[in-house]
Amino acid sequence: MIKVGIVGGTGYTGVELLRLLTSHPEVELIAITSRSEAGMRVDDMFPSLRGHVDLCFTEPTEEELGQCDLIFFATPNGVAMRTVPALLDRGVRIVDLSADYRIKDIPTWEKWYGETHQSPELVAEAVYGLPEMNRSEIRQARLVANPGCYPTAVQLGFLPLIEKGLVDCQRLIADAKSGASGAGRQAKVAGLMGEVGESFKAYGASGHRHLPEIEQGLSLMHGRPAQVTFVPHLLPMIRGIEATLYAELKDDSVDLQALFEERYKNEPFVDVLPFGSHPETRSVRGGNVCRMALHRQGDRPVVIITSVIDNLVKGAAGQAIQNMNIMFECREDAGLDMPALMP
Ligand SMILES: NC(=O)C1=CN([C@@H]2O[C@H](COP(=O)(O)OP(=O)(O)OC[C@H]3O[C@@H](n4cnc5c(N)ncnc54)[C@H](OP(=O)(O)O)[C@@H]3O)[C@@H](O)[C@H]2O)C=CC1
Ligand SMILES: CC(=O)N[C@@H](CCC(=O)OP(=O)(O)O)C(=O)O
Repeated sequence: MIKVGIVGGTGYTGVELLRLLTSHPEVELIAITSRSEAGMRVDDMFPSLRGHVDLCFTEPTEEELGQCDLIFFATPNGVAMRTVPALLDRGVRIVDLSADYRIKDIPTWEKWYGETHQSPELVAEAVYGLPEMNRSEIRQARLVANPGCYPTAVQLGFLPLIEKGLVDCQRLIADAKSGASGAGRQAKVAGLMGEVGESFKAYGASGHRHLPEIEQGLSLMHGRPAQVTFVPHLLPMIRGIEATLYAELKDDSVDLQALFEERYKNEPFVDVLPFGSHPETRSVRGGNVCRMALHRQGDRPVVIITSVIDNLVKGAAGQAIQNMNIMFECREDAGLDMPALMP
């Protein structure tokens, strides 16, 4: 059994990790931390876990966490980078759901995240945990930087086109929309029902911190710098991301549907729908899948990709477990083999 700990067990991604791990055949949960709720039974806070999790939240201590084989950091940005070096020294492997190790260029990370990186020496070693791109590196990794939610939906949608050099990588557009759970569980006025309900808006249009992460990934696929215009939006729903992606075709002779189906045919968590379909966020709610479809408007040289994920699952906790499964040579779908909730 893999001894697993979760730092940040009271947040939305923390409780999603707990939900998914309860059905994992090879995991023994031994530590779930929360500073504010230490001592409280996990199932008193989350009654959905009654009968599944028989543990109390504890303060995060190096001694307790050092007993684990793997730790998920489900903490705000800027937390993991302070503790990860000591845990790695104790032989613990890490999947960090925050952005601390995602961006390879340290000044870029410091500019977007507004602080000095506390363990820059580990950034080069950290493996970006997008299995569809980096599966073999993830297998060997001590430290996996789990991708952000928007970057997952956007990168998977563009990947087959960019790898084959079929599109203009200076003129990519990603128009993305998220449910409110993307902002986490801590109380903020902007997250109130009275602020989010019955309304819809763009935010971060002049620059969102996921922009450098997306461009880093697309540039690696392209082999040269890629540029994307990325605008996120906040939807009055709880879970889900829909990204509508636009790319200008340089080569119009390729069967794009066949290309996407071939690229993802062995990927357990990417589903390419028939050409012209419209994937809905509810078709991925609670499931670890990115579902996508391709569109063309007549013979114009533009391809449109619509890509949906559950931000808390393929966009966070599910992808983190997928990465753990790869690192520990479990079946890749262990704990993740369930359909989405409909409706
Ligand atoms: N929500 C989403 O859709 C996605 C989130 N992510 C990323 O995952 C991470 C977690 O997100 P989310 O679950 O939404 O966040 P939440 O704000 O909902 O939860 C944060 C958790 O971290 C704990 N925590 C906060 N500060 C510290 C600290 N200094 N030391 C130890 N524990 C701490 C909190 O508990 P306590 O304060 O009691 O210790 C809480 O359990 C973030 O980095 C986020 O960016 C990534 C993709 C998608
Ligand atoms: C709707 C909403 O607010 N979404 C969050 C992004 C989700 C997230 O947590 O991303 P990181 O892991 O990269 O921090 C936001 O735009 O800040």
